[in-house]
Amino acid sequence: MKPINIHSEIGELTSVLVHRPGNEIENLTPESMEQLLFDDIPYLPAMQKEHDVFAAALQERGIEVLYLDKLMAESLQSEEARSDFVEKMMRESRLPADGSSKALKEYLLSKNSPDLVDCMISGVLKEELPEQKKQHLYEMMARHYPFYLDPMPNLYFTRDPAAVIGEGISINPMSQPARRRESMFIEHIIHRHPRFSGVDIPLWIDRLYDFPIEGGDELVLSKTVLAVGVSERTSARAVEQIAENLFKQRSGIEKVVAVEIPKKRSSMHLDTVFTMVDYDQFTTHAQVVDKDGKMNIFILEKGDPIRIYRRENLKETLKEVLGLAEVNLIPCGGEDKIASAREQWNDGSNTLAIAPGSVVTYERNYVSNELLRDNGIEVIEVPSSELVRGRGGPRCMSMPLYRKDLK
Ligand SMILES: NC(=O)NCCC[C@H](N)C(=O)O
Repeated sequence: MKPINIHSEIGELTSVLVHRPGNEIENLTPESMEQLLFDDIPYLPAMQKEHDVFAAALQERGIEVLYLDKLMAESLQSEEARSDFVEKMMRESRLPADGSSKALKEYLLSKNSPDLVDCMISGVLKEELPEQKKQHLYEMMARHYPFYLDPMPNLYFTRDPAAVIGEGISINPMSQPARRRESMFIEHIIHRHPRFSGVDIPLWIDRLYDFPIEGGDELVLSKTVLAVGVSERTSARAVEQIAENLFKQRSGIEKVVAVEIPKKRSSMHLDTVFTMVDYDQFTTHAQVVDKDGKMNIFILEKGDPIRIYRRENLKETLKEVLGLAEVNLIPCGGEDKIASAREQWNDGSNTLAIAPGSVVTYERNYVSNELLRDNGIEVIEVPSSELVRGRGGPRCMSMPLYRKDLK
């Protein structure tokens, strides 16, 4: 069986990659949280419980839930692989090549693979190592900075560092310095884990590409249509590049729909304001899509050269590219301006479809959840008092690896 297969946003989900928040969350401080893209410091035990409920809700539906740290440790089998990866991680963490980095490398490699992975994700505090002799000015002057390796508290949003599209993958050059190293894990797993490494998996974009793109902006609308948000995190250049690669490499994708959204934190990715919940139903948010669906949209169409058409209506564009007679946009938080702003901030639009017409959402977004049910959608609710503090919902917390094809 193919190890990855995603030809839609809503086909029955059978395998998904997640990350249970760990000690990286404990390394957030009031000083670092903004730079690390958090609005507050979650209470880890409660957050883990909520994440376990999320994972159990998926497992109850027969979905295989794979954990990123486990796959990563399983793909660090040889000493050579461990040493290469640690060196790469240190390079990308911008550690200077001096006495302390030699000690850090030794410290990391003294751990077994699960602990090594945990350590790279959690971050390494300077005080974990015996004090090193300082040789350089920057070492003497940087003594107040607590970390050798910064923590990666956003890793539980496995959606963003990579996205499976068709039978290939985009391993994303991420926009924010705080998240750039995350896609190294996925790259390593895809190349080295026995589950994936024997298979030729086409790469739609490489993590070293010069312009950013993140998975929260990549939505596989159908076998032939990919929607990509042009957002705070994803550049128009990367959208054009991924379109070119998808068209050239026979991915099955024939149209890429570039949807512009406001470049701001509350709508950082397309999936914070737009997700697909059924064949012809989508969540949206009034901040970016009004009732009539007006937006700035471009369709990139396969051809030599690629043809680009402007569109200005989301509803009409969805009908056109998906061949639908009607499309229903379900507004997050309904018509009430306050509920709509509150629930969008708390990821009410960010649903994870596990089958056509069946989604996982945060229970706190009761207005949106009721509206989804009124429209015939099955809603599986999970708690999120702590998970929500990282500003992402069920879609953000999942990287689908396999969905059954739609009939
Ligand atoms: N797809 C998503 O919208 N992911 C949420 C990412 C939240 C994270 N704190 C970030 O700022 O990147």
